[in-house]
Amino acid sequence: MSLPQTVTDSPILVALDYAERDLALAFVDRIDPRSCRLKVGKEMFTRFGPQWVHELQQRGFEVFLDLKFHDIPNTAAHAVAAAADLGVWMVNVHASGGARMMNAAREALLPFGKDAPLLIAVTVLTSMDADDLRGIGIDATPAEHAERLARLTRDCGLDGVVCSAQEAARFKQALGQDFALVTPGIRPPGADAGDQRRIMTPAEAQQAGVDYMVIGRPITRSDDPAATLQAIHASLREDK
Ligand SMILES: O=C(O)c1cc(=O)[nH]c(=O)n1[C@@H]1O[C@H](COP(=O)(O)O)[C@@H](O)[C@H]1O
Repeated sequence: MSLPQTVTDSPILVALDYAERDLALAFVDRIDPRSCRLKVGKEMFTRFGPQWVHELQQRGFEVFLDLKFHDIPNTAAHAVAAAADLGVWMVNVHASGGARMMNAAREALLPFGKDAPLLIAVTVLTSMDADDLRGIGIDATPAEHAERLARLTRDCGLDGVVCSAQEAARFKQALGQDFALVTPGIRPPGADAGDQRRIMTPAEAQQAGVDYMVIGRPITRSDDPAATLQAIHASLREDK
């Protein structure tokens, strides 16, 4: 498949969390594929399917397919290969699926060679705190558990992890500079935190060594999304 893909070096991944396709498209048509990549998650993919991914790609956007696969190794591997067939730029699994699942997912991408998407794993969701972990039988703190899962992910040869920006500096030191860190919970100064708990500004996240920042509502709900994106990029340049 040859789809027009605009390469961008922006670290910003905009979380496209819309229930309505038309609203999402109206938003997408106001931003430039050179200014960010788009993250398609479970809500939009379940409603609008692979065709939605193709529509975004045809508009020049690179897509992070955020379906967080977590299944037996064979099923997870086939799902990751199906994502690669869609030509997405990044895909993810849950690290808690374990080493055999992550190895199977990585091996499923080998036939795609240099066209394979980046494969990352979710550690501990930024919405989970120590109480939530205790509820599922884990006594470690979120940061400790996330580091353990991130180490396992790196040892399985994946490209990186989704984690909290507050863990980034520690993870870069512990896991190496080349292991990509993708962090939600990013809020420009003054933006509403919403349901996110452990937040950082884009500039703070950059300082902490984050490679890609997932930002949703501060951009998608902005009156002028292109200007908000520009302002975030300006804050990152100033802080370099
Ligand atoms: O995998 C994710 O993207 C993700 C992991 C996580 O631990 N926390 C988290 O908020 N996310 C996603 O990141 C996005 C954050 O959106 P905003 O809170 O609107 O910026 C949403 O699409 C979440 O589903």
